[in-house]
Amino acid sequence: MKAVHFGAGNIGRGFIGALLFEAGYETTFLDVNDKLIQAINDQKQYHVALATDEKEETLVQNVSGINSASDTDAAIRAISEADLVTTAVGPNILQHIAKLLAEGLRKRYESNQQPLNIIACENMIGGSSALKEHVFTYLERAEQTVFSELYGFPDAAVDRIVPNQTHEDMLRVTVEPYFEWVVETADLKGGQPPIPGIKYVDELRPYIERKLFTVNTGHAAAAYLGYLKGYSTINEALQVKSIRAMLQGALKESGEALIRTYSFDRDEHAAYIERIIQRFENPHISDDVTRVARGPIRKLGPNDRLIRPAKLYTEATGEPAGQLAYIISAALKYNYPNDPEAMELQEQIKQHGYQKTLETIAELPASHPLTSAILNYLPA
Ligand SMILES: NC(=O)C1=CN([C@@H]2O[C@H](COP(=O)(O)OP(=O)(O)OC[C@H]3O[C@@H](n4cnc5c(N)ncnc54)[C@H](O)[C@@H]3O)[C@@H](O)[C@H]2O)C=CC1
Ligand SMILES: O=P(O)(O)OC[C@H]1O[C@](O)(CO)[C@@H](O)[C@@H]1O
Repeated sequence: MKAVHFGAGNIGRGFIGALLFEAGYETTFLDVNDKLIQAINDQKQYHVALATDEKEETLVQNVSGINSASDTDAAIRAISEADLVTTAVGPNILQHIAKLLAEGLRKRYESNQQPLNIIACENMIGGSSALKEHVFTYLERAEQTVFSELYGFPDAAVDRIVPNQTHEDMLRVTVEPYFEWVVETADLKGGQPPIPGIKYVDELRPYIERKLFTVNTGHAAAAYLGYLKGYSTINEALQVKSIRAMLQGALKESGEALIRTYSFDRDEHAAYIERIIQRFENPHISDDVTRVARGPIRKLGPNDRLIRPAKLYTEATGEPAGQLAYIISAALKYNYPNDPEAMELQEQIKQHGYQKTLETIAELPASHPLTSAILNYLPA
């Protein structure tokens, strides 16, 4: 079985690539980082180590790479011959891989009419659906009709903390032992890809929202609050009582929103939150606050980890989500100079002020009770 995976980064190698190998796939990584692709083709294997006392390792084999920026023909051929396509490139990059993917599907259709699934493994709601929309902008109407029948874009949720890697061997990845890869069955074509690590579900929404609004909300809270107080890593930030209390308060609010929306069991959800905070505290992982905080404009989007749970809470309880509002105000202050989105955010705030910026990037109108709760924590 052949898989093509876009994005040979932390999640690509450390999570999806490892699970594809264990399931028996031969994986071709497509990436625009030439050094990474060369290393994959030189070594033809890499190690994934678990962040545990025992540091258990898996040797991932049957891998190769293609520079999808410079060798588009080879990339298109690989897609045309694949049994599965996956991505872990970042939500904002999906639009940039769409043209190549469309050309790969077109070439594939010329030579065989076998079904194919394309699974976006990104931190976003509806990642594969969004990728499908981008891909379809490059197709003729008739192609869209046929490809809709043949090619599935099942949405997915992925959960595994993979921090920035600092090994001498650029392919080696250290990952937390926990992982969850959930795929919605509705848009699968030609049966379920035989990957033991995947959990197939009829309805993804509760899974992805529970994950995004607990793991990612909590992590973002530690990152933005930690950055504001001058800490470099998530572990350092979590040792500060006030940050920890704020994070727990934020997860209580997002938890309330989730429980009311999806009828989750209250005690089970409390235990889920505790397990996640323990994952953040893994002593074998050093995770930079700037990695977890990266892309603040995306993270302040209307459906992302801060604004959506805060809105859901406010609408469900009639009270503004005070803890989340404080974390949103910290995110609005995020000014890490090496993060282009942080710089763009600060520029928008400088030009238009906090309220207008919130209206633009978070789609929060001035009249929403959450808006005034956030603005209360910010300079006028
Ligand atoms: N690192 C983590 O713990 C987790 C990350 N995710 C999600 O996985 C996705 C990837 O994250 P990471 O692996 O951490 O990022 P990363 O930065 O380590 O990897 C992204 C890779 O995509 C490549 N890339 C960029 N543009 C490309 C293009 N046009 N074509 C092909 N490849 C391209 C980059 O060169 C890089 O190797 C993101 O959506 C993230 O939210 C989800 C769960 C956990
Ligand atoms: O990958 P993103 O969406 O930029 O956000 C970083 C977050 O994603 C993770 O990498 C994995 O869920 C978390 O460690 C962190 O909360």
